[in-house]
Amino acid sequence: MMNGLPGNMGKEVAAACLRKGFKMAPYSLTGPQIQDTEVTVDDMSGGESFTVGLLKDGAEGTDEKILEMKARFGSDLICIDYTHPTAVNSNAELYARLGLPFVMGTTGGDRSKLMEDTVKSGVYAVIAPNMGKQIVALQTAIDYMAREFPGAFGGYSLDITESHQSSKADTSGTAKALANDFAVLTGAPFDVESEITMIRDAPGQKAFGVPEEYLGGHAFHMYSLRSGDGTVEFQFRHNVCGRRMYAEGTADAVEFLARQMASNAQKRVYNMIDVLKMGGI
Ligand SMILES: NC(=O)C1=CN([C@@H]2O[C@H](COP(=O)(O)OP(=O)(O)OC[C@H]3O[C@@H](n4cnc5c(N)ncnc54)[C@H](OP(=O)(O)O)[C@@H]3O)[C@@H](O)[C@H]2O)C=CC1
Ligand SMILES: O=C(O)C1=N[C@H](C(=O)O)C[C@H](O)C1
Repeated sequence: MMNGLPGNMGKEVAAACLRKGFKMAPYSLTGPQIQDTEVTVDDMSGGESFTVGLLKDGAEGTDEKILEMKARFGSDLICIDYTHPTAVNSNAELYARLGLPFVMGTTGGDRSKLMEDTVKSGVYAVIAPNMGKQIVALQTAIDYMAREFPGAFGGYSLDITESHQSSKADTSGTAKALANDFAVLTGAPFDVESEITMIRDAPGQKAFGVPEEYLGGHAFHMYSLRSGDGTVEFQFRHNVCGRRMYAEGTADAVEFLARQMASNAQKRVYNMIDVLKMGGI
C-alpha cells in the first residue's frame, strides 16, 4: 500500500516496487490538497501500471477499506509511507492500530514518539530518514566512527548545509541523523533545529552545485569539520539528483521486511542500517 500518492516519492517508489515484481494495493492514503480520487502509477520503464484509489487522510470509511485489504492480502499487505512530516505520527498510529507492517520513509514528526508507538504496537517496521543504500553505508561508517572514537574531533567546529527542492517541508532528516553522530565526534552540542543551513531557493541551489534540471528534485548534503585554528578541514558530501536511489532502497526494505515477517523474527522495528547489515540490500 503506497501512501502519499500522487506525491513525488510515492510515484517513484511505486515504480521501483512494480519493477521488483510487487503488486500495488488498490488504495493509497493521500493529502488534504489532492482533488483527484484515483491515480495511475506505472513502473517508469514501459511496463505494468496500476490504478489506485485515493483515500483522503481521516476520511470516513478509511479504516474499513484498509481492513478489507488486510483481510484480502493478509501479511502480503505492507504499507509504505512517503507522505508529509505532519502525518508521520498519525499514520504510524493508524498502522499500529490496524496491525499493519510498514516502511516509513517520511521524515519529520516526533521521531521518539514514532519509535515508542511502533515498538509498543508490535508491528514489523523499517523506519529511516534515508533509504539510499550508499548513503546508509556512509551513515553506518560515521556512526561506527562516533561510537569508536567519541571526541576524536574535539575543538573542531561542525557546519552542515543541505539543499533540497523548494517544496520540501522540513529540514533534512538525514542531516539531522548524521548531525547527532558528528556531535559525538566533536564532543560539542549541535542543535539540529537551528544550526543546519537549509537551501531552498534556486540561486542558492545552483551556487551549491545543483544542476538546473534537478532544482525540482535533488538532495545535496555537506558536512564540514574544521579545526579550531582553521588549518584543517574534513568534508563529507552526498549529492543526489532525482529520487530513484531512495525508491530502489525502499523497495529493498519492503522485501527485507517481508522476509523478517515470514521468519517470525523476534526483532520487529528496524532502520536502514539494520537492513544493510543484515544483507537485505
Ligand atoms: N527516507 C528517504 O529516503 C526519503 C524520504 N523522503 C521524505 O518523504 C516525504 C515525502 O516527500 P515527497 O514525495 O518529495 O513529497 P511530496 O510533497 O511530493 O508528496 C507527499 C504527498 O503526501 C501527501 N500527503 C500530505 N499529507 C498526507 C497525509 N496526512 N496522509 C497521506 N498523504 C499525505 C501530499 O498531499 P498534499 O499535496 O495534499 O499535501 C503529497 O501528495 C518527505 O518527508 C521527505 O523528506 C524523501 C525522499 C527520500
Ligand atoms: O525530501 C527529500 O527529497 C529527501 N528527504 C530525505 C531527508 O529529509 O533526509 C532524504 C533525502 O534527503 C531526500
